[in-house]
Amino acid sequence: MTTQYDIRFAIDPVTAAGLGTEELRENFLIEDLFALGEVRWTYSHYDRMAVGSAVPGEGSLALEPIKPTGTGAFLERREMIVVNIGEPGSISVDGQDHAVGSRDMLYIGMGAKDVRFAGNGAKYYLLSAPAHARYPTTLLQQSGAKRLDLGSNATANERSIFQYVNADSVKTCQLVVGLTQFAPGSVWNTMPAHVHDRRMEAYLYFDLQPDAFVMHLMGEPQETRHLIVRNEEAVLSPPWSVHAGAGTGAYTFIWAMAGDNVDYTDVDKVAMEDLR
Ligand SMILES: O=C[C@H](O)[C@@H](O)CC(=O)C(=O)O
Ligand SMILES: [Zn+2]
Repeated sequence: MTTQYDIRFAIDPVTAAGLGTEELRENFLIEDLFALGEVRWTYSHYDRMAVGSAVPGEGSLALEPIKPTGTGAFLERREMIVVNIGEPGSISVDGQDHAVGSRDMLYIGMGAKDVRFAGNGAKYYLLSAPAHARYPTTLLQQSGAKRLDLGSNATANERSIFQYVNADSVKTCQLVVGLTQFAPGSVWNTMPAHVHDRRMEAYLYFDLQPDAFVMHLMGEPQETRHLIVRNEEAVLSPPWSVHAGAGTGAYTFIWAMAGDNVDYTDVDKVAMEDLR
């Protein structure tokens, strides 16, 4: 089998607060995400976001249907954004080839039937959510992203947020995706923290050294827990949870949301003094 999936059920915050390390990791952390020659999915019941990977190597990999979507084709009632965190590659969508460079993203609209991933050294991170309308397949590049510079060196959170999905780049049904990178020495993401019960979020941490990790914070603002996240692992952030973290060294991350709106500004900020 070149396509594998697992299912993660949605857990409420009271249940989550009672979980130990192993159970928190089983429910919210995605380890072994990338595997050569495979397409791997984690199908989450939070907003039915599917988080996955495709690493084609010398061959090519097809996007195959999986049982949790209950459809004949994976994208019959879904949209997808593919993020290439590896070497340049190409993705064919219904016979049309799209060159996807390092850190490029490809939006693939609902209804695409034949999707194939190629490129030796390419490493594709996949995000998919239910869709209600078909929008054109569109290449999204860092140069076309909306950039926000936040934080400061003194608080170790100086970083640039690149909103690849924005009003000028592509229209989507639910998916909003971007990348955050840091100034040297800054390690804190998304601090001050926030929640947005309207949308779940997934984080993929990458560009970490092998012995480094991100101490990822989750949970309700007054009841936080942590996950130790290694290179190229992803985290599911429930709609009720904060999602922030500090690295023991440098890293980059991809964030993606799906839910009731696509409004970046619709967040509930958590005051620094209120976190527990
Ligand atoms: O809802 C938005 C997401 O949490 C990210 O945009 C936050 C982030 O990348 C950061 O502050 O570092
Ligand atoms: Zn967020």
